[in-house]
Amino acid sequence: MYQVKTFNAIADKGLNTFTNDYTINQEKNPDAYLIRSVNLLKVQFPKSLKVIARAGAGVNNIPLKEATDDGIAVFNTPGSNANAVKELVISMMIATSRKVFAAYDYSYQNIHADISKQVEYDKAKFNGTELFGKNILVIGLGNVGSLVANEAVNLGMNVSGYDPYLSADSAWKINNRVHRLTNLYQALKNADYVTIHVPKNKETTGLISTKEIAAMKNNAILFNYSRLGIVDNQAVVDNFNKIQFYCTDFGDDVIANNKKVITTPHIGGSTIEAEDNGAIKAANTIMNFLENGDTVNSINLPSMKLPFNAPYRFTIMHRNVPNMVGQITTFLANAHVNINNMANAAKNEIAYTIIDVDNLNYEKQLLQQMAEIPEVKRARLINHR
Ligand SMILES: NC(=O)c1ccc[n+]([C@@H]2O[C@H](COP(=O)([O-])OP(=O)(O)OC[C@H]3O[C@@H](n4cnc5c(N)ncnc54)[C@H](O)[C@@H]3O)[C@@H](O)[C@H]2O)c1
Ligand SMILES: O=C(O)CC[C@@H](O)C(=O)O
Repeated sequence: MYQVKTFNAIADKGLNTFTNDYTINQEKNPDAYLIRSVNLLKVQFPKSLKVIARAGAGVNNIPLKEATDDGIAVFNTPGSNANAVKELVISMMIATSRKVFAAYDYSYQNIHADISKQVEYDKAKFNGTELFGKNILVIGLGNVGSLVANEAVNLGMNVSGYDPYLSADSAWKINNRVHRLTNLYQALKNADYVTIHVPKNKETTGLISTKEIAAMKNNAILFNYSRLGIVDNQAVVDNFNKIQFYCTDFGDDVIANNKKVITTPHIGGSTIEAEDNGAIKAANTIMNFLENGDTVNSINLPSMKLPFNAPYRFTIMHRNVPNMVGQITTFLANAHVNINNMANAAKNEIAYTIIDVDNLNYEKQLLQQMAEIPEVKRARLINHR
């Protein structure tokens, strides 16, 4: 039996994905955490914990180094809520351009019997602009950014993209009418709309600040549906002579109570479809890792998926240093255990080795020997089901 502990509201469809071999929130020694945005940065992980799956994209709420040191595999569910974010961003682009929020305020405050005549005078205050033919810059062209860029093309906009780390997978998804720009300041110059879809990390914190806002076109509208801190909110507030509106999912004191700021409470991924999607993917990720050792979509381990055809599988998470596989296979040879299949890959300082074996002898001793190699973070033995 495997034990899963959940944090945040996890969609029932995801929880129902687990087979009868899993209990949810019932035990004190969880094998897996299934989370959304809960802040785990200061949490001490139990020794039993082997995997954290984040239903969603951002992993800045997970202490990756500490998790890796504790031998915990960390995953997200890339793209599971990308369409939800895209639809919110596009709707906010239209709503701000058509002054929908101000128009709503006006109507809400002026509902009385003869409003129908009054509106014909007052509606000039709410003259808007169209997206068609306007310039948009999409910063970050991964799962969310590529969808936003493609939808903007569909809406007749001139679309530019800036993403120095664009993956080949993402590049395949992007409409060839999206112009790729390599200089952020040049890219910002002509954009009527700037939308940011990057992970939060050291490099992207303050990605848009005073200098970048100065490079922007007058009256541009800025969108941050990525994370708090990627845009310097103080710089935005200080530059509303330049920026027309700032739309964001991440409010704070600096931007509170400002008519030029439209803040939503982190609802980019909050649709029934996206929450189902993320929870189902996260549940499958946990099961595939615990039962097969698969690491596809891992944040801290190399991506590996090896057909599991032998009776037993060792999975070893270890530092990426010489002679790890040599030491491990020597233990197996000394125990007269025959290797059926194996794979090893590395991601930065960490490596992962999968070894399938035909027979087992002294398994407790073998696992202990592997675990006692100083560079090994975690060794597991999985029985084929
Ligand atoms: N508001 C929400 O509810 C919500 C929902 C989903 C995602 N998000 C946030 O949006 C972020 C992006 O999501 P995604 O699914 O598109 O992630 P993703 O990993 O698919 O794409 C991120 C893209 O950003 C690019 N990038 C990285 N550093 C960059 C930099 N310095 N400049 C420009 N581009 C850079 C990467 O190359 C990648 O293509 C997530 O990390 C998360 O923080 C928020
Ligand atoms: O869980 C959520 O609702 C937030 C999701 C979003 O911020 C993400 O990074 O995927």
